[in-house]
Amino acid sequence: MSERITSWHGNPSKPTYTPPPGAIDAHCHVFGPMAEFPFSPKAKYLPEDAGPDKLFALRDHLGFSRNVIVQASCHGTNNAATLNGIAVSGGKARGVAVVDPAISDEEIAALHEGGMRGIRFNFLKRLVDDAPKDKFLEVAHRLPKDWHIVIYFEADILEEMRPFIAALPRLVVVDHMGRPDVTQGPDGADMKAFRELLDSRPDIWFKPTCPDRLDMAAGDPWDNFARAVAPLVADYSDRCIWGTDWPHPNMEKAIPDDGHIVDMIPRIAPTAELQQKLLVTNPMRLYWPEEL
Ligand SMILES: O=C(O)/C=C(\CC(=O)C(=O)O)C(=O)O
Repeated sequence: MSERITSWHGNPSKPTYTPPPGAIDAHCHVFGPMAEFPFSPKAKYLPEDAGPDKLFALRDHLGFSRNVIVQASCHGTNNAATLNGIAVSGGKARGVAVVDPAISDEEIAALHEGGMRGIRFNFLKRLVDDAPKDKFLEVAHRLPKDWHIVIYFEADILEEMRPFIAALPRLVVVDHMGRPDVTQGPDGADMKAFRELLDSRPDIWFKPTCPDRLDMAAGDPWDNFARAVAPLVADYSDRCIWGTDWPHPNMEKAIPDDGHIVDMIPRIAPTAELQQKLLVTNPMRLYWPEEL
């Protein structure tokens, strides 16, 4: 792998929608800068630099106040780039780490000190070589009590994921709703299966995110996504958080306009009350609970 890729829009539009004061982009990443924070030798994609300066400029452009930076797979289990993003944010970012399950308790404490509030288990074979459930469970038990676990999987393995998810000893957040086929509509098989998962535990949350990934064939303005996801946000409004997914890893062939991504918010959360929960109250509970 030698060629570095750009997966983000160079000049995103200004959204029509204005997020409420204190709105949090609770799913985004930083890439590098590579000279300071090299990518993992196991990385499945090699991006151009998308560092904190670009992320914070986008935050301001889109009308957001804070970020939650999720460690991206291209940085493996070395969280230095994500910790750097948090450190230079002036208190306006926190993060989700990816760890080697053999991590020591002292190292977990250092991650907390650096602003991490959760860890991510990634089950996408195109992104990671292995996902050892037994080792993940062991480290999950050693996390601080107020941390949560972010999991990323695709709808075709939801059934086999159920026992593992049921055993997780912390609040769970499912990335991109476990990537349902949104073209099936709000009552399709994938959405039904995901609702069953949400109903199995009151502390399973989700991100109604990535219209660009989940409705790629139809494309912007991603109408299938809006139709399938709005009822889920309405029915589980205390259990969802939202993010841009910038810099949109692996989306170099269908780069979304971030302004349009933000304009999806009022389509899936049509009232001010829902928007407040999705963008402020819910993510504050996970990432800045001491301010509530
Ligand atoms: O940004 C996302 O959430 C989704 C990703 C990238 C990713 O998860 C990672 O690199 O860790 C994807 O589907 O390629």
